[in-house]
This record gives sequence, C-alpha cells and structure tokens, in this order.
Amino acid sequence: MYQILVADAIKPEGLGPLLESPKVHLIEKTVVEAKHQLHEIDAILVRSATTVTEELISSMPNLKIIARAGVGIDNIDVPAATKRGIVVVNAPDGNTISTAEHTFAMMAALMRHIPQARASLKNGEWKRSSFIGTELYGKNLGIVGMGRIGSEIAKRAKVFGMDVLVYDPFLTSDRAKKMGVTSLELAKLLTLADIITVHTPLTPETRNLINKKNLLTCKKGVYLLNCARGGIINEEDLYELIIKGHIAGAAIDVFAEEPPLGHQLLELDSVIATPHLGASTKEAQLNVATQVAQEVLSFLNGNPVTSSINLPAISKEVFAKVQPFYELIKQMGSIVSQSMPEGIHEITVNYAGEVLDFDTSILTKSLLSGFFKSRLDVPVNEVNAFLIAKERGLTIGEKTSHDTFGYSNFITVTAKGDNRQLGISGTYVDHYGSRIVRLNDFTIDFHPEGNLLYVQHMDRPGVIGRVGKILGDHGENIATMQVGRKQAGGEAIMLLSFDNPLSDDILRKLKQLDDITFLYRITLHGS
Ligand SMILES: NC(=O)c1ccc[n+]([C@@H]2O[C@H](COP(=O)([O-])OP(=O)(O)OC[C@H]3O[C@@H](n4cnc5c(N)ncnc54)[C@H](O)[C@@H]3O)[C@@H](O)[C@H]2O)c1
Ligand SMILES: O=C(O)[C@H](O)COP(=O)(O)O
Repeated sequence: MYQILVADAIKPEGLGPLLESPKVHLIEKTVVEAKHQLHEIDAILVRSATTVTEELISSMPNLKIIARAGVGIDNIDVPAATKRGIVVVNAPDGNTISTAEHTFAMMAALMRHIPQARASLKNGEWKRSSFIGTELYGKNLGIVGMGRIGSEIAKRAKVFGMDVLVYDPFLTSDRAKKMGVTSLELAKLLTLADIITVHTPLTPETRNLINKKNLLTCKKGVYLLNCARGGIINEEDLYELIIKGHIAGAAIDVFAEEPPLGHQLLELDSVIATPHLGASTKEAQLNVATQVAQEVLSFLNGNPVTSSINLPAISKEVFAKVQPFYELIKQMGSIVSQSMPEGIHEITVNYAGEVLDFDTSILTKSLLSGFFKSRLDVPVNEVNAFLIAKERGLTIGEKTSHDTFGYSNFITVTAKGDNRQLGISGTYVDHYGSRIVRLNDFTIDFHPEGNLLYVQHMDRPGVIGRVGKILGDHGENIATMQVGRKQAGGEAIMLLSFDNPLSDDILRKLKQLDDITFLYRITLHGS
C-alpha cells in the first residue's frame, strides 16, 4: 500500500485516479500534522505553500516521488531530491490559461483603478474624476519570459491592440516572428514598455532581474505586474520608485515572502494585489490535480512519467519497447558488482544492434542502478545514477558498434577494478528473454535471474564433481548448470542456479577446493 501525503490544498475531484487505486492510501495533512507519519510516505503532493526542503526529504526515507500540482518548483529542493533518486514532477500547463487571464485581469484593474474605485464607493464616495484610467489599446506591453503563460498573455495583448515586446533568452527569432511579437534585449524592452509583466521562473538568474538600476531606465509612469514569483522584481526598489513617482503603479499576485504580512507595498494606493491567485480557478485546480495524480500513480506502478523535472522524459510507448533491454542491463550491472567485490573505477558499455534505436542513456542509468543496488543503501535510479557515479569516482563510458555476433542486439559491459577487469555480454531474445552469453571471455548462455553461483576454475577432471558433491552433501539442488572453458586444461567456468541462496558455510567449503580460482554468490532479484 503506497502512502501518499497530500500536503497542500489540492482539488479532491482531481485526485480520482489515486482515490480509486487499491494500492494507495491518501493522507491529507500538512507536513507538520503528518510529522509522525513522514517515515512511511512514498509520495508527497504539494502546491506552493509547502516548502520541500532537504531536511523534509530526509525525514521521508521511503519517498519516491515529489509532485508539484502547479508549475513553479522553487519551493522544492530538486538537487536534494535528485541526490536521493527521488523523481520530481509538476503540472506544467494545468494553470497556464488561468494565470494568463489573472494577469490580464490585474492589468485591466491596475490601469482602470478598479479596486480603489470600489473601495471609494464602499466609503460612500462618488469620485469619478479620481479614477481616470489608461487604455491598454496602443500601449507597449513588455513581457519578460515568453513561455507558456507569457505566450498566452501576448496573444491576448495583441487582441487588445497592444504592441508586444518580449525578452526571453531562450526565445527563437522564428517563434517571435510566428507569435507576432518583437523580441528585444531586456535593457531595450525596459526603455520602450508602458506596461511590464514578468513570467519567468524564480531562479538565481531571475531573482532581482528587475531592479532599481534598470527600472530607472524605464519610461516615467511605467506600470509593473508580477504574477510569476515574488523576488523577480525587487520589492524594495519597486516601493522606492513608486514613492518617488517614477513608477505609476503595480499589480502583484506573488511576494518574496508569502503571506506578505504588513508588506510596505500593500500600503500604497497605486498598488493592487491578490494572494497568489493566478492558478486559483476551478478549472486550473482540477487540471493540476488530475495531472499530478496520474503522474504519481503511473510512477508508482513502474511506468514512466511525462513531466519530470529531474528524469529524462520518455513516453510509455518507448518505455515499453526499451524495457527488455532496461531489465537486462540492470541485471548485468548487478552481476558485475557482485562478481567484482572491489573498488571499480571505470565501466564502459558497448551497444550494438536494435538497442541503438533508443536513447541508450536511460539504459546506462539502469546499468548503474543494478550495479549500485548491491553496494549502496541510497536508491539509485535514472534520476541520480550519473550523479552518484560521479560522486564515487566511477567513470562511465558509452560506445556503439555494429558487432552483434549474430544477435539482433548485443550489449557488452566492461568493468575495470583495482585488481582485475570483468567483461559481460548480454542480449534480449524474443520469447527467450534476457540471456548472458559471455562472461569474462567465456562463451556461456544463462538467464540472469535468481540465486546464482559463478565459479572460475582450472579445467581438470573432478572439479565439477567435487563442487557438485559439496552442494549435494548440503542438500542444495542445482536448478541449472552451464560450463565452459577457453582451452583444454586451461581456465574454465561454471554458472549454476539454485532455488535458494547458498549459505556462507557452503561458499567457504567450495572456496577451499583445489583448482578453484574464485567463486561468487550472485543474487539477482526479478524485474
Ligand atoms: N501566480 C501564479 O499563481 C502562477 C501560476 C503559474 C505559474 N507561475 C509562475 O510563472 C512562471 C512561468 O510559468 P510558465 O508556465 O510560463 O513557465 P514556462 O517554463 O513555460 O516559461 C518560463 C519562461 O521563462 C523564460 N526564462 C527563463 N529564465 C529567463 C530569464 N533569465 N530571462 C527571461 N526569461 C527567462 C524561459 O525561457 C521560459 O520561456 C512559473 O515558473 C511560476 O513560477 C505563477
Ligand atoms: O507555480 C505555480 O503553479 C503557481 O504559482 C501556482 O501556485 P499554487 O499551486 O500555490 O496556486
């Protein structure tokens, strides 16, 4: 039963997929209320009210996925999640329209002084001349950040007869032309815009992107909007330049600190504000809740996620095709790790054949997942595989070739350790499944699963018999056995499988036999 913590207000109607799943138990509490249950949480769903810190992540040892029912993930320590192999997903387009509409509503309200006029009426006043507004028509709208929301605002602005200027370092000129907007550098945009609205994520690059220095280059009487993240526009500088009359007014939905208790900007008559309502519509909340519920359930069921922040995006269709190789190479990684109980500083993977139809990086990550599984407590998966390999000084190399040795696909893993090198080759054969067909230059053929014993020995009469006798004397039944040798009287190999793992006592006795070079118990868990 998966324990899923819904830590923020997420629309229940959108959580249907989770509520209907017999595998899921939903806990709808804040992280404070759920503090005694955090150790059992498999997934956490949040909006912007909960900050998912490294400390909180550490308090949830079972955590597998963090789902943001919205766009902004600045309240989630993604690097900390990645280090733990925890997937972070969001709902990237569920609230786009709502936020664009809210921004436009705030823009119209700002230019026509609607909140102030309403307040005046409520006070029994009829001061029509006090609320002379400004048309949007014909004005220069400067959009900083031309992503999903910025683009929707540009569309609406053009319908309102505005000239749309945009700044976005990742916007191509083709797209700007297609959108019918003028792409400018930020410095230029600020000098021309009558109204400026920001729609970037809050990142180290965008924090204080708009500040006193560049605001002073704006037209006197410029208006500003922030319906993205508090901090993109420096709040103290905004306040100062409104007080000084350089900025005519501002519309703010988000604050650097939320809630903005006693915030100085809220004292100004020319500032209108809402409590982070951009995504607060019935439609947006249903969208984002549904999207994250489906992502979480999909991930917990072992299927790929489509809106991961820290995991390569892969469709279900592609994953279904690549999964056989994904499982094969994970087992290969585990065999390497268990057959070389020493420091390993380099692993090279060579891909050949139809496996090259896929993004092999996810396969290499699966190899590392299998390799580290028997060495580390931290879960290693596609999210953190390369990070952990780097931290542990393990160099990973990927190669491709045309040599498939008659198979339709052929994967070779070579590991270099402190004392020796190991090579293993595998293939996936329809109807037969995963097969290991080469182990340390020995030709062999076995299915990489279950309780195995890998024995390397000298090719001498009686060695196989003596191994069999010890196993028999201890009641161990050999399920399968593969033997091979390089040349008569030279090095040879045995690969045996059993119904149960061999005991340490049996291993100790086998190692004492003459002509045994080395032997390793290998335990491979099924996929
Ligand atoms: N007020 C709300 O309730 C609300 C709702 C949704 C989203 N948001 C905020 O709005 C932000 C944007 O949402 P979105 O869905 O459009 O995201 P998005 O990722 O589609 O668009 C963000 C855009 O910002 C651009 N960008 C990044 N760094 C930049 C920089 N330094 N200068 C200029 N542009 C830069 C990116 O290229 C991208 O085009 C989110 O990150 C979130 O923080 C707020
Ligand atoms: O980034 C977002 O999606 C918005 O800021 C919405 O935040 P919320 O989910 O807290 O409304």
